[in-house]
Amino acid sequence: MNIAVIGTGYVGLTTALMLCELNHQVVCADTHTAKLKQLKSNRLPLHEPGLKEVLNRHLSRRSLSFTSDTGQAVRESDILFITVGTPSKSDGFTDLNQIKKVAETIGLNQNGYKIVVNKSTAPVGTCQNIHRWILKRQPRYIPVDVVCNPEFLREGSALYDALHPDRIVIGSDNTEAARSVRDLYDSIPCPKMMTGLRTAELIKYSANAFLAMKISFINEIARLCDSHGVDVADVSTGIGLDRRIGSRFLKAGIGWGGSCFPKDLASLGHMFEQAGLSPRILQAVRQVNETQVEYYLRRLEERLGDVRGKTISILGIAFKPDTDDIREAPAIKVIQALHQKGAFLRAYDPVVFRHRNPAGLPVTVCGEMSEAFEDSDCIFLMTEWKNFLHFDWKSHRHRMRTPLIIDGRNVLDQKALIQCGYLYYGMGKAGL
Ligand SMILES: NC(=O)c1ccc[n+]([C@@H]2O[C@H](COP(=O)([O-])OP(=O)(O)OC[C@H]3O[C@@H](n4cnc5c(N)ncnc54)[C@H](O)[C@@H]3O)[C@@H](O)[C@H]2O)c1
Ligand SMILES: O=c1ccn([C@@H]2O[C@H](COP(=O)(O)OP(=O)(O)O[C@H]3O[C@H](CO)[C@@H](O)[C@H](O)[C@H]3O)[C@@H](O)[C@H]2O)c(=O)[nH]1
Repeated sequence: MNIAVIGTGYVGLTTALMLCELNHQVVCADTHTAKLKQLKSNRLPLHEPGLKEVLNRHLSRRSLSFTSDTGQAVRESDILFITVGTPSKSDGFTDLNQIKKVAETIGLNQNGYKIVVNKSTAPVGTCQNIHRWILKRQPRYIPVDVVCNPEFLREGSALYDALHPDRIVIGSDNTEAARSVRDLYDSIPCPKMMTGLRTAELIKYSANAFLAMKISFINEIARLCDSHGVDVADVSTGIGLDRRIGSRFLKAGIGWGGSCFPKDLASLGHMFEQAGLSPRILQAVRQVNETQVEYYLRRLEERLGDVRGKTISILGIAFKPDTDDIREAPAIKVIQALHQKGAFLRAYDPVVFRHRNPAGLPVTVCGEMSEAFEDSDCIFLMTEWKNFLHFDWKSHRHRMRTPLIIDGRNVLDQKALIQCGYLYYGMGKAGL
């Protein structure tokens, strides 16, 4: 079976490499020629640990190739994976233009039966639309089946997640097509759930909403911990040990961001509205997250007073460690709010600032983490990069004007920092 993966973003690239690791032959198609040029010369257009070595291996074995000719990739392949973007519009509606364009290209170039596997996260009913869009562009009728195979990988551990998933969901109205897709994953030992197209589509959104709900839940509990001098990490441990609850996604902090949760929860909310339903839990989950930054800024101002003219250093811009992705990163909201209040901002991130100041943020970029301390009134940690945890905080305290640390991820050693003279705030951390 020849396989084409259309789109070479996080999901496309990871899907292609995962399929190569499972001994399939893959061609990747994208319209972004600069990205393709980088990939062909074994350079990654994104920061993702471990991906480069695998890319190199499959390029030299010729099990993987890249093309800008999506039509040719369609004609020469039997199974076509769609992995293009599905961004949110301002009203929460999902922009399906990229998917529609790909479907039309498939229809125009179809020269025999194909199985089209949609991996992009898209609202319920999209796979049926993909089928319609393909048929509409076919010069003459040729059968095609559409399968929904949602992706559950996390950035930062993308390939590991793709090769070691908790489950694989395969939605289809055609058993044969679904079986062919399941066969591709034969050597991955995990439950494979075969279901309908619409069910598979809704599973993806429900999974993301549930994970975001766990985080917003613990963040709301953390506010109560702040009022009662209780450590939220202990509460997380105490509830997480109940296997019905589980300990993961219960880390309190500045809130969830990234390329998926914000847009997928907006899209799910929109689906509720279209169905004439009120998504009460979802609204609360989003509302808690949207007020997290304000909550932290109030705690900062309680300690520092008016921030106008003060120097605040942001540590970490990426929405989580091990990625250079800044889509919907909480750090950006913090920077914008503090900039509006008249603070001077510095920022350090070990990866995001390597080549540029993304999105032209109103910050002075620090080349080294230690530069963030010089005459600073506050260090605000936004991303739990490992090198922040192993940094020699003690030696740099004296360089700060006000030795205040706001730990937006509750990861620093509160006791040790206070012992060496810092003022420390972490959300829902019991005072010492
Ligand atoms: N990023 C993640 O961690 C993640 C995880 C699970 C699911 N998803 C979902 O997967 C989808 C892709 O996410 P992503 O982060 O990889 O997106 P992305 O925006 O990083 O990449 C999409 C790629 O598709 C390409 N593209 C757009 N139109 C094209 C066309 N007509 N033909 C060929 N290529 C085209 C773009 O140039 C880009 O390289 C989204 O629906 C997202 O919600 C993402
Ligand atoms: O206990 C936690 C766990 C995560 N986060 C934050 O939540 C956001 C999302 O983190 P994570 O889920 O690890 O990253 P993503 O790469 O966005 O992955 C999510 O979104 C993907 C795209 O749909 C899905 O495929 C994944 O299963 C889903 O975990 C980040 O800002 C994290 O800092 C917390 O605040 N506390």
